[in-house]
Amino acid sequence: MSGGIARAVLFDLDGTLVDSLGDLHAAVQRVADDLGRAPVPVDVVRPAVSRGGRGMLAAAFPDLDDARRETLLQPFLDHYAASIAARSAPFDGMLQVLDRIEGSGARWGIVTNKAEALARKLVDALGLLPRCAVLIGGDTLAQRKPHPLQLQVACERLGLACGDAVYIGDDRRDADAAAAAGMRAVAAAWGYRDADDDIHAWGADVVLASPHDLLAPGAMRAR
Ligand SMILES: O=C(O)COP(=O)(O)O
Ligand SMILES: [Mg+2]
Repeated sequence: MSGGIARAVLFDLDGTLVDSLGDLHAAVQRVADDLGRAPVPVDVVRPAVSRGGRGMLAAAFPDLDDARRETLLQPFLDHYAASIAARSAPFDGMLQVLDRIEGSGARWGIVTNKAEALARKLVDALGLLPRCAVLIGGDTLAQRKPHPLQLQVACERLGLACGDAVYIGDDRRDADAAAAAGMRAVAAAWGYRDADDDIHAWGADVVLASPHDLLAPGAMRAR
């Protein structure tokens, strides 16, 4: 620990570190346009973000069967990759949080279920890639969240034990992955969860309302 901050602070990407909903929604909308369909409300896409492209397409087009929806995945990803950071930015306060972590001598990284290439592209477009000490995507390893493997390997790459790190995420699977890795979990209430998904029932070590709350003493400590 340094300055009450864990030696590594790991972030979920979509809905936690970066407010990426606008570009994800725009890509879903492009698919809807290609199909000649009505606009898809952003509120339909938001709670599905942590379930990835397939989850967002299932939420947007529930009447299509799985095989038909599967054919929409690549066009969705292509639309998204072509305009990945037009509307996306770190959540308000996050740049200050990253400065604080680095200023304490700790490192920070990203563990996301987003495909690694897309995650790198987004983080690079935001100018944060050179500062990010480790980035593990949903397709980097054989398992993804809620499995703890991504968090375990992130720590391994940093030369740390999971108990030296903290994981911050906006979905129950993030808290589950942290718990399974023996890592302290912070639940990010500023993210994209469903209105009826009780964040206090996830079993995270703490629930924080805003990125600014991460600046409070001890908020980013390890276990
Ligand atoms: O794109 C996804 O699958 C979800 O991304 P996240 O894990 O960063 O929330
Ligand atoms: Mg998320």
